[in-house]
Amino acid sequence: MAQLPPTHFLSLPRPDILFGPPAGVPDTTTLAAHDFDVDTRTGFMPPQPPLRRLGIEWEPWEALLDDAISQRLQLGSKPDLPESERQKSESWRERVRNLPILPIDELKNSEITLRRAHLVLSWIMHFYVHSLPPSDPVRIPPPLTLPLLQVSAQLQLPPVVTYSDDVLYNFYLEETESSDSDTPDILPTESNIRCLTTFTSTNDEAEFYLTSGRMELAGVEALELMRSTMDEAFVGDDIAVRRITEYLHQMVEVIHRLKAMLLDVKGKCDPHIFYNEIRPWFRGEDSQSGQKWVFEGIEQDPTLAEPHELSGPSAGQSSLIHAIDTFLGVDQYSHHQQLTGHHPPEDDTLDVHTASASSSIIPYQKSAFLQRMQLYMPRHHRAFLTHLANNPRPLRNLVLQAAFGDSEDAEAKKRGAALLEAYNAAVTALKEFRDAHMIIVALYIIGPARRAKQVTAELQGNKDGEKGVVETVAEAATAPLKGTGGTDMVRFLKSVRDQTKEALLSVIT
Ligand code: HEM
Repeated sequence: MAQLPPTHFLSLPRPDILFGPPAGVPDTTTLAAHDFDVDTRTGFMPPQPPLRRLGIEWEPWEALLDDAISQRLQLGSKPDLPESERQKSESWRERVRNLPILPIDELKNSEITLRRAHLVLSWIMHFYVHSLPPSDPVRIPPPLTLPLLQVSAQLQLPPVVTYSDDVLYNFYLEETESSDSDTPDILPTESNIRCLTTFTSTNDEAEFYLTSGRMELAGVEALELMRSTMDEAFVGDDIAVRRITEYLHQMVEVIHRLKAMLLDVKGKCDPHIFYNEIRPWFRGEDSQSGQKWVFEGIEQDPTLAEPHELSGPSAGQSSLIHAIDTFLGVDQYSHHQQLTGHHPPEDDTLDVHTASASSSIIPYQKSAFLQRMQLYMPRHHRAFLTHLANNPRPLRNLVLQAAFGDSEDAEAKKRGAALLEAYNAAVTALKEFRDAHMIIVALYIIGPARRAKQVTAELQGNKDGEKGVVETVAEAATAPLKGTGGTDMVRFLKSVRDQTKEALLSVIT
């Protein structure tokens, strides 16, 4: 039987967080970081808090970001924005245009500094783009274009704010708040993480990011269960089937907990503040009414390529949810090529099973949205997901084999049926997570968007009589709401949820 090499992350022993390793045994709990930057104690979140400030050479970037935040730059699209606010943001943008073009060579020595540089530069770019009056062309000036594209190329990330910038690498620990000393022993936990950078300086925004951060930390348990399951799958005997059944029941609990944490955002982030004040800062090129983002000065560095991936940050970039999908084999459904997030107007039904490469849908498509979102994840996490997807003993096959194999042994059949039931319970839990997510989306986007349309319609109606109302409502009905990832949101999320359900296996009768 093929064995994993001893340094493989799946072969690592369970972390001994409380007691540490026994005397004489090397601590292997962070070895996984070498390959995939997935820590056995903190998952996709780094075990140490991210760098809070770049070195003095890059202080002009840090100072500009500080000023954008402390001056509370306003969205250029905000109705009735006072002239004083327009001038304030224009003078900040002028400072961005007048920055020297700072070299990034020294940043390349460290992944940690590159991450901070990506956060700072991409955050400045979003401030720059979204503080512009909406009718202005989007032209990102060379002092921002060049380092942002260079840093992004190093990290193999798109040059926009990503989930890693606003969640994974955007926290500090409460304990270190008033202290300059390093506290390497303190790990991030659900209760001690605090948010570093926000667009709006609101607690609502901080809590929006922290909700995902806490879920990432809670997800460590899911990663552990995946590892234990895969260990057992190597053994593949009767005991292994029983243990995997138990792990899957535990996985159900973890997914339920993630769902509860997701729903908890309701008490912490106000939907109207989210929709009107926070979310517009996230918009990427593809959720911004067809306006192209021009990266000026790109020709000054021949190694740089015109960026095409410019979707705004979305928790669709969370490696944790992708990992759960992949582990359960749900990704064959939820990541299906048909689920691009964009739908041609004439395509009213989605049947991923009958759609073919010659389908009329194809010309409208890019790749699957969730597949594309992997390009926005830190590259090590992307590699982790590829690794998980290439597991030679996929769980779903194992379930099928145990439940529908040709064994005549009554006990084996019983074990197979129990495994199948546990597997279906885990898939159902994931589907319920997506149901809950749709409730959140209805509350945070669909409701406030309707309200905004209504207000516009009322204003329009006041000016033009009833015609304005009718026109606006008609427009609302035809223009699908866009996610920050640029998807036709409602339809996309519903399809992903429905496809998750498709992964259920029929029960043995
Ligand atoms: C106020 C809270 C949230 C809102 C308004 C929201 C909104 C959205 C929207 C509109 C999308 C569609 C993709 C796009 O175009 O961006 C999406 C996708 C997604 N979101 Fe959220 N989201 C929220 C919180 C979260 C959290 C905390 C998580 C978990 C980490 C999460 C996980 C996902 C996932 C995994 C997807 C991809 C679709 C799927 O796999 O079902 N979301 N979200």
